[in-house]
Amino acid sequence: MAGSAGRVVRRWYPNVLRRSLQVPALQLHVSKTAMRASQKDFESALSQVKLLKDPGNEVKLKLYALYKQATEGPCNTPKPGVFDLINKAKWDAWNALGSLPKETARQNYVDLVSGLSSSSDSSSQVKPEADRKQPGYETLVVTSEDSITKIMMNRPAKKNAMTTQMYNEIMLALKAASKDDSAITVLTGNGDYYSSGNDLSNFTDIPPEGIEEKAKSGAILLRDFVDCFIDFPKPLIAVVNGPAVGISVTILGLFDTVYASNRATFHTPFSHLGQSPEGCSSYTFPKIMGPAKAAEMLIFGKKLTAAEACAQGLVTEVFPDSTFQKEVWTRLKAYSKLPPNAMRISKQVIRNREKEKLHAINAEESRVLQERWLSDECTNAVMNFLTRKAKL
Ligand SMILES: CCCCC/C=C/C(=O)SCCNC(=O)CCNC(=O)[C@H](O)C(C)(C)COP(=O)(O)OP(=O)(O)OC[C@H]1O[C@@H](n2cnc3c(N)ncnc32)[C@H](O)[C@@H]1OP(=O)(O)O
Repeated sequence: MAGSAGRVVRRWYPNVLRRSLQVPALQLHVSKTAMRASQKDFESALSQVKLLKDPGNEVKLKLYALYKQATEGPCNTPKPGVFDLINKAKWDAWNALGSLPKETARQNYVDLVSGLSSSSDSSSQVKPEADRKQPGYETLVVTSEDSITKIMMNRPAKKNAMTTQMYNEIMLALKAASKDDSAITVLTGNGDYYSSGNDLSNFTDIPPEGIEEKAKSGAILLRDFVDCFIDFPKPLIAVVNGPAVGISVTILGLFDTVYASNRATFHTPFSHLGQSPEGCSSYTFPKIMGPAKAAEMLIFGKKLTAAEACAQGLVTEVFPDSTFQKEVWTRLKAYSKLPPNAMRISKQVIRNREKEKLHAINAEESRVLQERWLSDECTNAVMNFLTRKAKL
């Protein structure tokens, strides 16, 4: 079948499976008993079915059963043995139709194929990215394709600094991705940076209730945000396309895989900002890289190259920037075809025993940071950045 975009959709009924299921229904032969009023529709459905995308075994069995019923009538062949799994499944499906009249079975077959064709038409078209983009996000571009949900931070002119709105949108996107039919989820950045971390102008928006209230709501936001990463149920991959700063680095310890361009750097200048570690990094970093290396990053703000971050276990693999996107997405597309339930369960087995501890650490880090935000050290550092006296 040619999709409405003019692209030929791959056949879903490979010869080998057709042979193993012995489905004469899908040969273009129509028995005389089926040649009645809806013969033309039935023939056309038989042609169409060969060109559909794979509708899955359950639907294939339904089609098989309806074909047999339409052409041969009720099932009266001997039931295959329990170990003849495929033929038994086919027999069960046919037998379940009982004494359904041939004409009704033929009509049901035509209706089923017609429903499959229209859903296949709409899903088989290659849509431009703008069309695939999920609506409702202002700071992100969220797309779902090839069983991958991609959440892309999209404030390239501000180096993808994370505003309050971006934190909230990332939480929404993660919650949606945890329930959609994608197998894996990716966080990445648009432009030359992965992310420059917390948008320091978040500190300027002080509510009438005062700075304490601001620090309190910031700590709640931080805690909720990091909780979403701790609880995310599917494989979560960071595609670090460029430099990463602050919270965009610390939460990497909660990802399952981190791919980095060799242009990426990893930098957590908390002391420079009068702040303290978050994103569970006070626990995950010493665990990943050992306490001495973690202290250099988290206390002294040492910036790591991608190669150093990889050597220390924070990054899974580094790719040359020139081939980064191509190599990483080829790899991710292959991974996304693995059985999704097995991947989720493996993640659970790896991560679940740490969850409670991570939530407690997140709560504690958020509490400490709430106090830090009220300190002179923090206020001065943020003022310096915003008045352009210091670049970190
Ligand atoms: C509620 C949860 C809180 C969680 C706690 C989180 C903590 C952290 O994440 S701490 C880390 C915070 N981030 C930083 O301190 C980085 C600050 N930015 C910089 O040092 C630099 O901008 C740079 C090194 C990231 C990039 O330098 P450069 O290449 O020279 O580019 P510009 O500085 O000219 O940046 C372009 C444009 O983007 C604005 N911008 C970049 N980063 C931030 C930021 N983090 N917050 C706010 N704005 C940022 C920058 O001001 C420029 O804006 P314009 O001047 O308007 O063009």
